[in-house]
Amino acid sequence: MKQQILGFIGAGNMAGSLIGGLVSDGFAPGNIWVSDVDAAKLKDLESRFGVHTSQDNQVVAGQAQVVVLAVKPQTLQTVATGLAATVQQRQPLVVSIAAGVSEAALERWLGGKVALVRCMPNTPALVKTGATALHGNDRITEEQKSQAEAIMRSVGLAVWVEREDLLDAVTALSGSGPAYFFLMMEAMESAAIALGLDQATARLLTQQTGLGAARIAIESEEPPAELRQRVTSPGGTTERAIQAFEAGGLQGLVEQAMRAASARAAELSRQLGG
Ligand SMILES: NC(=O)C1=CN([C@@H]2O[C@H](COP(=O)(O)OP(=O)(O)OC[C@H]3O[C@@H](n4cnc5c(N)ncnc54)[C@H](OP(=O)(O)O)[C@@H]3O)[C@@H](O)[C@H]2O)C=CC1
Ligand SMILES: O=C(O)[C@@H]1CCC=N1
Repeated sequence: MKQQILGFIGAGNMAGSLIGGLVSDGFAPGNIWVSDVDAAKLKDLESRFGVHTSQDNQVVAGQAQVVVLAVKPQTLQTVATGLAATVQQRQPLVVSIAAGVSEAALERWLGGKVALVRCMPNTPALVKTGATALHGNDRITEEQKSQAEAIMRSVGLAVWVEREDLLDAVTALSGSGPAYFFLMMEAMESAAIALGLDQATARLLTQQTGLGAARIAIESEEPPAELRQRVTSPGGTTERAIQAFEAGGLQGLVEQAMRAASARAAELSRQLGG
Protein backbone atom coordinates (compact mmCIF):
# COMPACT_ATOMS: atom_id res chain seq x y z
CA MET A 1 0.00 0.00 0.00
CA LYS A 2 2.77 2.42 0.96
CA GLN A 3 4.15 2.24 -2.64
CA GLN A 4 0.88 3.33 -4.25
CA ILE A 5 -0.15 6.85 -5.19
CA LEU A 6 -2.89 8.10 -2.94
CA GLY A 7 -4.91 11.04 -4.25
CA PHE A 8 -7.08 13.35 -2.13
CA ILE A 9 -9.74 15.49 -3.80
CA GLY A 10 -10.35 18.28 -1.27
CA ALA A 11 -7.74 19.62 1.16
CA GLY A 12 -9.97 20.58 4.07
CA ASN A 13 -10.09 19.62 7.73
CA MET A 14 -10.64 15.90 7.29
CA ALA A 15 -8.18 15.43 4.41
CA GLY A 16 -5.55 17.33 6.44
CA SER A 17 -6.17 15.08 9.44
CA LEU A 18 -5.89 11.89 7.36
CA ILE A 19 -2.77 13.08 5.52
CA GLY A 20 -1.08 14.15 8.77
CA GLY A 21 -1.77 10.73 10.30
CA LEU A 22 -0.63 8.82 7.20
CA VAL A 23 2.65 10.76 6.94
CA SER A 24 3.42 10.32 10.63
CA ASP A 25 2.73 6.57 10.14
CA GLY A 26 5.47 6.44 7.49
CA PHE A 27 3.42 6.82 4.28
CA ALA A 28 5.78 8.59 1.84
CA PRO A 29 4.54 12.18 1.34
CA GLY A 30 5.89 11.98 -2.22
CA ASN A 31 3.22 9.34 -2.93
CA ILE A 32 0.39 11.60 -1.77
CA TRP A 33 -1.25 14.02 -4.20
CA VAL A 34 -3.91 16.52 -3.12
CA SER A 35 -6.15 18.85 -5.10
CA ASP A 36 -8.40 21.68 -3.97
CA VAL A 37 -9.84 24.88 -5.41
CA ASP A 38 -8.14 26.81 -2.61
CA ALA A 39 -4.42 27.38 -3.31
CA ALA A 40 -3.74 28.51 0.28
CA LYS A 41 -4.95 25.18 1.70
CA LEU A 42 -2.73 23.31 -0.74
CA LYS A 43 0.30 25.43 0.20
CA ASP A 44 -0.38 24.75 3.86
CA LEU A 45 -0.48 20.95 3.33
CA GLU A 46 2.64 21.13 1.15
CA SER A 47 4.60 22.95 3.82
CA ARG A 48 3.32 20.89 6.76
CA PHE A 49 3.64 17.44 5.22
CA GLY A 50 5.64 17.66 1.98
CA VAL A 51 2.84 16.26 -0.22
CA HIS A 52 2.34 17.12 -3.92
CA THR A 53 -0.56 19.37 -4.80
CA SER A 54 -2.52 20.64 -7.77
CA GLN A 55 -5.55 22.87 -8.23
CA ASP A 56 -6.71 20.47 -10.94
CA ASN A 57 -8.63 17.41 -9.66
CA GLN A 58 -7.84 15.56 -12.92
CA VAL A 59 -4.09 15.72 -12.21
CA VAL A 60 -4.66 13.88 -8.95
CA ALA A 61 -7.27 11.38 -10.19
CA GLY A 62 -5.18 10.81 -13.33
CA GLN A 63 -2.37 9.13 -11.43
CA ALA A 64 -3.69 7.79 -8.11
CA GLN A 65 -4.43 4.11 -7.53
CA VAL A 66 -6.67 5.16 -4.64
CA VAL A 67 -8.75 8.35 -4.95
CA VAL A 68 -10.16 9.73 -1.69
CA LEU A 69 -13.14 12.04 -2.19
CA ALA A 70 -12.86 14.56 0.66
CA VAL A 71 -15.04 17.49 -0.41
CA LYS A 72 -18.28 18.58 1.28
CA PRO A 73 -21.32 16.43 0.51
CA GLN A 74 -22.96 19.37 -1.26
CA THR A 75 -19.96 19.71 -3.63
CA LEU A 76 -19.51 16.04 -4.32
CA GLN A 77 -21.86 15.65 -7.29
CA THR A 78 -20.03 18.33 -9.29
CA VAL A 79 -16.65 16.94 -8.32
CA ALA A 80 -17.59 13.30 -9.02
CA THR A 81 -19.21 13.96 -12.39
CA GLY A 82 -16.10 15.95 -13.34
CA LEU A 83 -13.97 12.90 -12.55
CA ALA A 84 -16.24 10.28 -14.16
CA ALA A 85 -14.35 9.90 -17.45
CA THR A 86 -10.97 9.58 -15.71
CA VAL A 87 -12.30 7.13 -13.14
CA GLN A 88 -14.02 4.99 -15.80
CA GLN A 89 -10.86 4.89 -17.87
CA ARG A 90 -8.40 4.19 -15.02
CA GLN A 91 -10.63 2.27 -12.57
CA PRO A 92 -8.90 3.31 -9.33
CA LEU A 93 -10.33 2.37 -5.96
CA VAL A 94 -12.55 5.30 -4.94
CA VAL A 95 -12.93 6.02 -1.23
CA SER A 96 -15.57 8.54 -0.20
CA ILE A 97 -15.52 10.08 3.27
CA ALA A 98 -18.57 12.29 2.67
CA ALA A 99 -21.37 12.15 5.24
CA GLY A 100 -24.74 11.13 3.83
CA VAL A 101 -23.77 10.47 0.22
CA SER A 102 -24.85 6.98 -0.83
CA GLU A 103 -22.82 4.50 -2.83
CA ALA A 104 -25.64 4.43 -5.41
CA ALA A 105 -25.43 8.21 -5.96
CA LEU A 106 -21.64 8.09 -6.13
CA GLU A 107 -21.63 5.28 -8.66
CA ARG A 108 -24.12 7.15 -10.79
CA TRP A 109 -22.11 10.39 -10.67
CA LEU A 110 -18.88 8.51 -11.40
CA GLY A 111 -20.38 7.04 -14.57
CA GLY A 112 -21.33 3.53 -13.44
CA LYS A 113 -18.92 0.71 -12.76
CA VAL A 114 -16.55 1.68 -9.94
CA ALA A 115 -14.90 -0.07 -7.00
CA LEU A 116 -16.11 2.03 -4.12
CA VAL A 117 -15.59 2.18 -0.38
CA ARG A 118 -17.66 4.59 1.63
CA CYS A 119 -16.33 5.37 5.05
CA MET A 120 -16.72 7.67 7.99
CA PRO A 121 -13.46 8.72 9.65
CA ASN A 122 -12.94 11.42 12.27
CA THR A 123 -10.44 14.23 12.85
CA PRO A 124 -8.39 12.48 15.59
CA ALA A 125 -6.86 10.68 12.59
CA LEU A 126 -4.41 13.61 12.69
CA VAL A 127 -2.93 12.22 15.90
CA LYS A 128 -3.36 8.59 14.84
CA THR A 129 -6.28 7.97 17.17
CA GLY A 130 -8.96 8.13 14.50
CA ALA A 131 -12.05 5.93 14.48
CA THR A 132 -13.35 4.90 11.06
CA ALA A 133 -16.16 2.66 9.90
CA LEU A 134 -16.14 1.39 6.31
CA HIS A 135 -18.56 -0.19 3.86
CA GLY A 136 -17.71 -1.36 0.36
CA ASN A 137 -19.81 -1.96 -2.76
CA ASP A 138 -19.95 -5.31 -4.60
CA ARG A 139 -17.18 -4.37 -6.98
CA ILE A 140 -14.30 -4.11 -4.53
CA THR A 141 -11.75 -6.91 -4.58
CA GLU A 142 -10.27 -8.37 -1.40
CA GLU A 143 -7.08 -6.47 -2.19
CA GLN A 144 -8.94 -3.16 -2.50
CA LYS A 145 -10.78 -3.88 0.73
CA SER A 146 -7.42 -4.37 2.44
CA GLN A 147 -6.07 -1.17 0.84
CA ALA A 148 -8.94 0.95 2.16
CA GLU A 149 -8.67 -0.65 5.58
CA ALA A 150 -4.88 -0.16 5.64
CA ILE A 151 -5.25 3.57 4.95
CA MET A 152 -7.72 4.04 7.78
CA ARG A 153 -5.94 1.67 10.14
CA SER A 154 -2.73 3.63 9.74
CA VAL A 155 -4.48 6.60 11.36
CA GLY A 156 -6.37 4.70 14.06
CA LEU A 157 -9.11 2.13 14.48
CA ALA A 158 -10.98 0.77 11.43
CA VAL A 159 -14.10 -1.39 11.49
CA TRP A 160 -16.40 -2.60 8.69
CA VAL A 161 -20.16 -2.29 8.95
CA GLU A 162 -22.43 -4.82 7.25
CA ARG A 163 -25.04 -2.39 5.95
CA GLU A 164 -24.42 0.95 4.30
CA ASP A 165 -27.24 2.69 6.21
CA LEU A 166 -25.39 2.04 9.49
CA LEU A 167 -22.87 4.67 8.39
CA ASP A 168 -25.46 7.31 9.38
CA ALA A 169 -25.33 6.03 12.97
CA VAL A 170 -21.53 5.95 12.82
CA THR A 171 -21.55 9.55 11.57
CA ALA A 172 -23.65 10.56 14.57
CA LEU A 173 -21.35 8.65 16.93
CA SER A 174 -17.69 8.83 15.95
CA GLY A 175 -17.79 11.12 12.90
CA SER A 176 -19.31 14.05 14.78
CA GLY A 177 -18.34 12.69 18.22
CA PRO A 178 -15.06 14.56 18.70
CA ALA A 179 -17.11 17.79 18.64
CA TYR A 180 -19.30 16.51 21.49
CA PHE A 181 -16.25 15.91 23.67
CA PHE A 182 -14.82 19.33 22.73
CA LEU A 183 -18.16 20.92 23.68
CA MET A 184 -17.99 19.17 27.04
CA MET A 185 -14.42 20.42 27.46
CA GLU A 186 -15.50 23.97 26.61
CA ALA A 187 -18.28 23.76 29.19
CA MET A 188 -16.01 22.32 31.88
CA GLU A 189 -13.33 24.93 31.24
CA SER A 190 -15.86 27.79 31.46
CA ALA A 191 -17.38 26.41 34.63
CA ALA A 192 -13.94 26.03 36.22
CA ILE A 193 -13.17 29.67 35.38
CA ALA A 194 -16.49 30.66 36.95
CA LEU A 195 -15.38 28.75 40.05
CA GLY A 196 -12.21 30.86 40.25
CA LEU A 197 -9.47 29.01 38.31
CA ASP A 198 -7.42 30.89 35.74
CA GLN A 199 -7.95 29.89 32.12
CA ALA A 200 -4.59 28.17 31.61
CA THR A 201 -5.04 25.98 34.66
CA ALA A 202 -8.68 25.25 33.82
CA ARG A 203 -7.74 24.18 30.28
CA LEU A 204 -4.81 22.03 31.34
CA LEU A 205 -6.78 20.17 33.99
CA THR A 206 -9.72 19.70 31.61
CA GLN A 207 -7.49 18.31 28.84
CA GLN A 208 -5.63 15.91 31.11
CA THR A 209 -8.89 14.74 32.69
CA GLY A 210 -10.31 13.99 29.23
CA LEU A 211 -7.18 12.09 28.25
CA GLY A 212 -7.11 10.14 31.52
CA ALA A 213 -10.79 9.20 31.33
CA ALA A 214 -10.43 8.06 27.70
CA ARG A 215 -7.35 5.97 28.50
CA ILE A 216 -8.95 4.28 31.48
CA ALA A 217 -12.07 3.56 29.41
CA ILE A 218 -9.98 1.99 26.64
CA GLU A 219 -7.54 0.07 28.83
CA SER A 220 -10.06 -1.23 31.34
CA GLU A 221 -12.42 -4.18 30.82
CA GLU A 222 -15.12 -2.38 32.81
CA PRO A 223 -18.09 -0.62 31.18
CA PRO A 224 -18.23 3.21 31.56
CA ALA A 225 -21.01 3.02 34.17
CA GLU A 226 -18.72 0.98 36.46
CA LEU A 227 -15.80 3.36 35.94
CA ARG A 228 -18.09 6.25 36.81
CA GLN A 229 -19.13 4.53 40.03
CA ARG A 230 -15.46 4.33 41.08
CA VAL A 231 -15.20 8.12 40.95
CA THR A 232 -18.50 8.61 42.74
CA SER A 233 -17.96 8.32 46.49
CA PRO A 234 -21.29 7.90 48.33
CA GLY A 235 -22.31 11.24 49.77
CA GLY A 236 -19.39 12.92 48.01
CA THR A 237 -18.89 15.61 45.39
CA THR A 238 -19.26 13.64 42.14
CA GLU A 239 -22.64 12.35 43.28
CA ARG A 240 -23.91 15.92 43.47
CA ALA A 241 -22.59 16.70 39.99
CA ILE A 242 -24.13 13.55 38.50
CA GLN A 243 -27.46 14.39 40.15
CA ALA A 244 -27.34 17.80 38.46
CA PHE A 245 -26.57 16.19 35.06
CA GLU A 246 -29.45 13.73 35.52
CA ALA A 247 -31.85 16.46 36.60
CA GLY A 248 -30.94 18.28 33.38
CA GLY A 249 -31.72 15.17 31.32
CA LEU A 250 -28.20 14.64 29.97
CA GLN A 251 -28.76 11.08 28.68
CA GLY A 252 -31.94 11.98 26.81
CA LEU A 253 -30.25 15.08 25.43
CA VAL A 254 -27.34 13.04 24.08
CA GLU A 255 -29.74 10.63 22.38
CA GLN A 256 -31.69 13.55 20.93
CA ALA A 257 -28.46 15.11 19.60
CA MET A 258 -27.26 11.89 18.00
CA ARG A 259 -30.67 11.18 16.46
CA ALA A 260 -30.56 14.69 14.98
CA ALA A 261 -27.07 14.06 13.51
CA SER A 262 -28.11 10.70 12.07
CA ALA A 263 -31.33 12.16 10.63
CA ARG A 264 -29.30 14.95 9.00
CA ALA A 265 -27.06 12.34 7.33
CA ALA A 266 -30.17 10.57 5.97
CA GLU A 267 -31.64 13.92 4.89
CA LEU A 268 -28.43 14.81 3.04
CA SER A 269 -28.61 11.45 1.31
CA ARG A 270 -32.18 12.13 0.11
CA GLN A 271 -31.38 15.71 -0.91
CA LEU A 272 -28.23 14.69 -2.75
CA GLY A 273 -29.74 11.98 -4.87
CA GLY A 274 -30.49 8.89 -2.81
N1 LIG B 1 -14.60 17.36 9.46
C1 LIG B 1 -14.87 16.18 9.98
O1 LIG B 1 -14.75 15.96 11.19
C2 LIG B 1 -15.35 15.07 9.10
C3 LIG B 1 -15.72 15.27 7.79
N2 LIG B 1 -16.16 14.22 7.01
C4 LIG B 1 -16.51 14.45 5.61
O2 LIG B 1 -15.35 14.87 4.95
C5 LIG B 1 -15.69 15.73 3.87
C6 LIG B 1 -14.87 16.99 3.99
O3 LIG B 1 -15.20 17.63 5.22
P1 LIG B 1 -14.27 18.77 5.82
O4 LIG B 1 -12.84 18.39 5.60
O5 LIG B 1 -14.76 19.05 7.16
O6 LIG B 1 -14.68 19.96 4.83
P2 LIG B 1 -13.82 21.20 4.35
O7 LIG B 1 -14.77 22.22 3.85
O8 LIG B 1 -12.83 21.57 5.42
O9 LIG B 1 -12.97 20.59 3.10
C7 LIG B 1 -13.46 20.45 1.80
C8 LIG B 1 -12.46 21.11 0.85
O10 LIG B 1 -12.87 20.86 -0.50
C9 LIG B 1 -12.66 22.07 -1.22
N3 LIG B 1 -13.39 22.08 -2.47
C10 LIG B 1 -14.57 22.70 -2.77
N4 LIG B 1 -14.89 22.51 -4.07
C11 LIG B 1 -13.90 21.74 -4.61
C12 LIG B 1 -13.66 21.22 -5.90
N5 LIG B 1 -14.52 21.43 -6.90
N6 LIG B 1 -12.55 20.49 -6.10
C13 LIG B 1 -11.67 20.28 -5.09
N7 LIG B 1 -11.85 20.75 -3.84
C14 LIG B 1 -12.94 21.48 -3.60
C15 LIG B 1 -13.09 23.12 -0.24
O11 LIG B 1 -12.69 24.41 -0.64
P3 LIG B 1 -13.64 25.66 -0.19
O12 LIG B 1 -13.63 25.68 1.30
O13 LIG B 1 -12.96 26.83 -0.81
O14 LIG B 1 -15.00 25.37 -0.76
C16 LIG B 1 -12.41 22.64 1.02
O15 LIG B 1 -11.06 23.06 1.08
C17 LIG B 1 -17.19 16.01 3.97
O16 LIG B 1 -17.84 15.30 2.97
C18 LIG B 1 -17.56 15.52 5.36
O17 LIG B 1 -18.86 14.98 5.38
C19 LIG B 1 -16.19 12.95 7.48
C20 LIG B 1 -15.83 12.69 8.77
C21 LIG B 1 -15.44 13.72 9.71
O1 LIG C 1 -20.37 17.75 10.48
C1 LIG C 1 -20.27 17.04 9.46
O2 LIG C 1 -21.19 17.01 8.62
C2 LIG C 1 -19.06 16.18 9.26
C3 LIG C 1 -19.42 14.72 9.18
C4 LIG C 1 -19.00 14.14 10.49
C5 LIG C 1 -18.19 15.19 11.09
N1 LIG C 1 -18.20 16.28 10.40
